[in-house]
Amino acid sequence: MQKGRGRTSRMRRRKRFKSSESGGVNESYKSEFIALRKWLKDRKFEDTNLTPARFPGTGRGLMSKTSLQVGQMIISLPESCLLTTDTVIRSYLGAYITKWQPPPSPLLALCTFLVSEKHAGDQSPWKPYLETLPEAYTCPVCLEPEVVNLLPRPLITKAQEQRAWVQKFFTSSRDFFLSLQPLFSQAVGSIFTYSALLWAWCTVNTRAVYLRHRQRRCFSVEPDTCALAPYLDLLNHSPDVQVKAAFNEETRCYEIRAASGYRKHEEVFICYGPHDNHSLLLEYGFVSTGNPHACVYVPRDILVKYLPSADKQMNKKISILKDHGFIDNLTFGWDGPSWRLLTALKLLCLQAGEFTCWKKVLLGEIISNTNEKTSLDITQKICSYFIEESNAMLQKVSHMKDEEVALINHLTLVETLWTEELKILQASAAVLSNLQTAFT
Ligand SMILES: C[S@@+](CC[C@H](N)C(=O)[O-])C[C@H]1O[C@@H](n2cnc3c(N)ncnc32)[C@H](O)[C@@H]1O
Repeated sequence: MQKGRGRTSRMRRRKRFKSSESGGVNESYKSEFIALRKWLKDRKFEDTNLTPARFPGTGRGLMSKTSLQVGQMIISLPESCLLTTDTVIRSYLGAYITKWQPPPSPLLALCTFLVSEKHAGDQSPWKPYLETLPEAYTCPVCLEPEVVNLLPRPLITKAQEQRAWVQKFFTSSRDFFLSLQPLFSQAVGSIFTYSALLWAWCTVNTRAVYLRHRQRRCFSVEPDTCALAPYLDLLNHSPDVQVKAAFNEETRCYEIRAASGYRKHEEVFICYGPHDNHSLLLEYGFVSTGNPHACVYVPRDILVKYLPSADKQMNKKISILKDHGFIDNLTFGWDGPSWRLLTALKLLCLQAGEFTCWKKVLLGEIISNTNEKTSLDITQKICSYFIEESNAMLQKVSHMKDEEVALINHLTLVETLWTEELKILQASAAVLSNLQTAFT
């Protein structure tokens, strides 16, 4: 047996790389990270605080090498490492972008650069970074339609809108791509394909940091706010952490400071924003368990599902809700139905004689015990309907996981989303039961 190949040394190696704190397994030895480290060092960045690792819950991310104190700099990435529209304009693409009419968007410039550099392979100076990027993404725009159809309905609509947007982005960029032909020996149609652009779009959408550039005439008027930040973009999201992240004009570095402390060998997180699970899945392709911002959306047809169909004032009530912005974004959360959902239902439950009080309802006033009780009962019915729907969808996804093994990762994502929705609804049902006891 060769030295270091046996079971004991494999176990020792695993022990050495597996941290006790987070279950994270150090991945700094991987060739792509060795190459990236060298690339970053050539650009004057050496990391003392963090190391790439794989974690049981969140996948690949960054782990603290030492304990980190509140306020301490986690990472300070020099401007020379960032990929921005400046990088693109300074490159061989600059002349083509500057002369193209109408001016391309900053997003198109970044995506074009990514596709072109990926195509360049070994010749690309960005290769060490490109090699660390995911090959594929899990945003709904990348999922099979049969998987998208298993998502909650409001999310299906958003996923379809997202797909339509990306498809239009591709078709409307074709002529620009054709103008780049002199740069390539291969037909540009075979380089700038839909799937290549989709990959680039997902790369920017899921990984870019916010970095505002002044508006330039060579670009369209869309805000130029995205920068790709190699290595720093390995930081995963947690809704529970706070960080201070910004480009420092003095040091000319993109800096992230910890707003909470970290023990040695813990996964270090940043917060991508106060996103619910629908927007995390839509924009970043993952679902966060126990996300305090997660909620279950109530579509309009379900809002009125349990109301008496004979209510003559129903249409008027619906238009009042529309006019006052109370028809969308009605939700159940961990702490029960949202105030907006309850208010909308109180208004919908007003009896004929109470109808003139609708303004008071919108201001949060109690109209009558009957109105309070009926609206709570209807809310509970809607909640139960969603609980049943979530259970049915979980069963459906589970069956599909058995049958469509190739889709298992995507289906697991959908399953996690429904499981989280179910937990939220069960919490909401308990809150509602408590509220209802006050009226029995
Ligand atoms: C900026 S990257 C972070 C690094 C990424 N995990 C990687 O391996 O390249 C953002 C992507 O990481 C993943 N991600 C971020 N936070 C996550 C979390 N809390 N749980 C699971 N996946 C997460 C999602 O796929 C997201 O699109």
